[in-house]
Amino acid sequence: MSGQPGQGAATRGDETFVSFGEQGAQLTYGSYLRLPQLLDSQHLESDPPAHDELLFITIHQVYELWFKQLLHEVTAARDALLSPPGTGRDRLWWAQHLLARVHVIERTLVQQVDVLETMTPQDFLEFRQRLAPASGFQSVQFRELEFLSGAKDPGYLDRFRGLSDDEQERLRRRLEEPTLWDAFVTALGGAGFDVGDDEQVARALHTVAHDRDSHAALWALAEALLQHDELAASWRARHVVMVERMIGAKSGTGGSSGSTYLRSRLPLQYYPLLWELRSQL
Ligand code: HEM
Ligand SMILES: N[C@@H](CC(=O)c1ccccc1NC=O)C(=O)O
Repeated sequence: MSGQPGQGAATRGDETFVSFGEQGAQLTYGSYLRLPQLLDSQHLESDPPAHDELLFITIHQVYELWFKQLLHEVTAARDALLSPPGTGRDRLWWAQHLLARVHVIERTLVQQVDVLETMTPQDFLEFRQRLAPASGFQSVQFRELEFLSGAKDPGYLDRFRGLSDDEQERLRRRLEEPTLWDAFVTALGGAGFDVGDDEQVARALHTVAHDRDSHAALWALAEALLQHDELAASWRARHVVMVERMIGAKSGTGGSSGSTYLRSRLPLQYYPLLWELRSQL
């Protein structure tokens, strides 16, 4: 019996290998995951190489991969909520299911800051000056996530410098398309509530909150949105404390005041009506 891929069971020593699929294409772990490209994408700016710059690049690349996944999930959750009642199966359940995944990823993003904090400020300063004018401020996917979640701010389009045409187009599209909040309000409307203005939406939320038996799926969704909002706030808070630990009150490589700018972003709420509801219960 041969141990070649695609040729059934083979025995080597004590172990049995069962091969399946991909007889001709010879898919491998590395080719499937595009590892040659992925693992050749860490290029240091420092010369001679600063030891911690690899960690710095790796962390950011991992963040961007998760941002991509989050955009995939939040977009799908929004689209499920936008589809008219009766068209898709379990629309509200599916949206809630995806948002539960979003929460787990977001917790991972907050916890990941711990890894970067194993870098000391002195070791960061070895390569920091090489990074300007680049900064996390230029993360297009981060801003797409904010816009898609509900916090649209066209001002960011002008404040970004050095965006490619493709990146500008992505942001502009996110400004035009419905947000996760718009989709949630549509779902409220689909359940028979008047949602013409914020006052009506607030009243609908109040009704849902006080009759959870009748509106279980909508209440669960409202809670999932609030959780998403809270986790985004946790990331901002965690990030700014890390920044103060690394660079104190220095201004940022992106040209902002640094931690003062970041602290000004802390009060941001995606879903103020869901927070105000708490005061009305
Ligand atoms: C040594 C670690 C870090 C430091 C010192 C730092 C510092 C800063 C500073 C000072 C800003 C304000 C913009 C500027 O003027 O530069 C900023 C913004 C930002 N950083 Fe970081 N950062 C660090 C790590 C990270 C990591 C790991 C991420 C993950 C992607 C990240 C994402 C962002 C984002 C998205 C913004 C824009 C925030 C907003 O506009 O609300 N940063 N960072
Ligand atoms: N803005 C940071 C530098 C920094 O952290 C950074 C630089 C380039 C690409 C991403 C970064 N991460 C977050 O801002 C600083 O001022 O030290």
